[in-house]
Amino acid sequence: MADPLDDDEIERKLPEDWRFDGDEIIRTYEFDSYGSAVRFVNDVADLAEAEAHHPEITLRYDEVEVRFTTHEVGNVTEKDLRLADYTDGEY
Ligand SMILES: C[C@H](O)[C@H](O)[C@H]1CNC2=NC(N)=NC(=O)C2=N1
Repeated sequence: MADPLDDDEIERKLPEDWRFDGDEIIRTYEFDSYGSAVRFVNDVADLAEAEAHHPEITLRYDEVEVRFTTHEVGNVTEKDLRLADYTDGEY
């Protein structure tokens, strides 16, 4: 099982534009069109499948909210932080 991180460590390692709330890290991405938001969601879904780590994704007409947590730990782990970086790379 992945090691849990303490809250200070999560805050310290949080990528820019992400926030830590409860047991999740969250970022909202903005888009010019619904189509580009949908393409981003598909890219993130492919990434999630490749990494076997699946964020909660909310698609709105011009923005996408992505939330990572590690269910088996009940908090944020290094894997969530790494996937947050990878997700930024898809933007
Ligand atoms: C066995 C498999 O790797 C696990 O069930 C994965 C699947 N995807 C997951 N996704 C997320 N976000 N957290 C998890 O703990 C998790 N566990």
